[in-house]
Amino acid sequence: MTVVSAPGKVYLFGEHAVVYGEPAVPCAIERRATVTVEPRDDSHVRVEAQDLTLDGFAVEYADSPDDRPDVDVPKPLLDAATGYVDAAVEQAREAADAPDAGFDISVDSEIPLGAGLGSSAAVVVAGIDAATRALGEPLDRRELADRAYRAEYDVQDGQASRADTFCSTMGGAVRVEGDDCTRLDTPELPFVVGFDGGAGDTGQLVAGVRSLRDRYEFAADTVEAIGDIVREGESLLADADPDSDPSAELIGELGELMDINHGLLSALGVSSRSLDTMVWAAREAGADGAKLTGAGGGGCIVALDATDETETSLQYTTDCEQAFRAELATEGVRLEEP
Ligand SMILES: Nc1ncnc2c1ncn2[C@@H]1O[C@H](COP(=O)(O)OP(=O)(O)O)[C@@H](O)[C@H]1O
Ligand SMILES: C[C@@](O)(CCOP(=O)(O)O)CC(=O)O
Ligand SMILES: [Mg+2]
Repeated sequence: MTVVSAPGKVYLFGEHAVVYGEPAVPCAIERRATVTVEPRDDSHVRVEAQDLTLDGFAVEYADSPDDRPDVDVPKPLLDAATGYVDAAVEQAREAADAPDAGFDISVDSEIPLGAGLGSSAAVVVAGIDAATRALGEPLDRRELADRAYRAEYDVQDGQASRADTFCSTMGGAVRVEGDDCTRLDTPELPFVVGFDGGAGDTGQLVAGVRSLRDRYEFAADTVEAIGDIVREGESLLADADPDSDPSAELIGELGELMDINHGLLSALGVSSRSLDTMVWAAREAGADGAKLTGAGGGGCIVALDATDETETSLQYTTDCEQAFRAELATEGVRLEEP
C-alpha cells in the first residue's frame, strides 16, 4: 500500500491570465489530498472517492464495463467527476511503461472540490506519485509536475496552466510563466480563506475567459493587465526578507494589488455574487486586500489579514459557509506510507 499526500493552493495573483502565458504566483496551503494506491493482479482500476458525491452518493467505481458507478447521473457529469483520477492513472501507466497495470485507489481530501483551492491538482499529483511508486518507478519532482500538468490539460480540454500542479508538487510559493516554473522564497503571508460552500467548473470558466479574450481586444488587454499586477507584486516579494514577518507596508501593498486583481477577474466574468460579498466582508473587516482564488464562479476567496478580524467577520457573513486561516505549506507532495 502506497500513501501520498499533496497540498492545495491559493492564488496570491494571476489565475486565468496564466493560461495565456502571463505570470502567476500560487501558494501551497496546509490542506491536503491523500491518495492510497494498491496494485491489483488484473488490469482494472477501482476508485473510492468519499469526498466526491454524485446524486448524493460518494463515488465508488471501477473501469470494467459491468462495474460502472451505480449512480443515476448523465455520463458527461460522471466523466467530469472521475476524469482527473482517470487521467492520473493514465499518466502513471505511461510513466512506468505498464499500460495494463491495475490499481485499487482511494482518495481522501481536506480540500473542497471545485472551490479554487486546487483539489484537482492535489489529487492528480498525489495520485500519479502514489501509482508510480506502487509500480516501483518513482518519478523525480519535475517529471511528476509535468505529468500532472498533462493530466489537467487533457481533462480541461487543452486549457490549463502549469501553475496548480507545479505548486502542489513543490509546495511553498511559486512563480509560473508558460513553461517556466520556479519556487519563490517569500515571507509567510497571513492568508485567510472564505468558502461559500459552492463550486465552479474550471474548464467552463476558462473557456468563458478565452471567448471574451478572442472577441474583445479590451478583454485581451485585461488579461495582460493581470500580468502587470503579478510583475508588480513579485518585485515587492523579491525585496522582502523571507525569514522575517512581512512588514505592514508590504502586506498593504500586496493587498492593494489583490484588490485590483479581483476587479479585473470580475470584469472577465469569473466572480459571483457570493464571492463578491465575501471579498467586501473581508475588506470591511480590515483585510489589506481580498480576491477570489482559482477559476471562480463560486468557491473561495483569499484575503490578507494578520489580525483575527477578517476570519471572524467572514464567519458571520451569510454567504460564507466556512472561514479559516491558511498556513503556507512549505512541503509539496509527500510520501506518507510505507
Ligand atoms: N477528493 C476527491 N476525490 C476524487 N476526485 C476529486 C477530489 N477532489 C477533486 N477531485 C477532482 O477534481 C475536480 C475538481 O477540480 P476543479 O474543477 O479544477 O476545481 P479545484 O481544482 O479548484 O478544486 C472534481 O470534479 C474531481 O474530478
Ligand atoms: C483558472 C486557472 O488559472 C486556475 C484554476 O484553479 P482551480 O482549478 O480553480 O483551483 C486555470 C489553470 O491555470 O489551469
Ligand atoms: Mg483545478
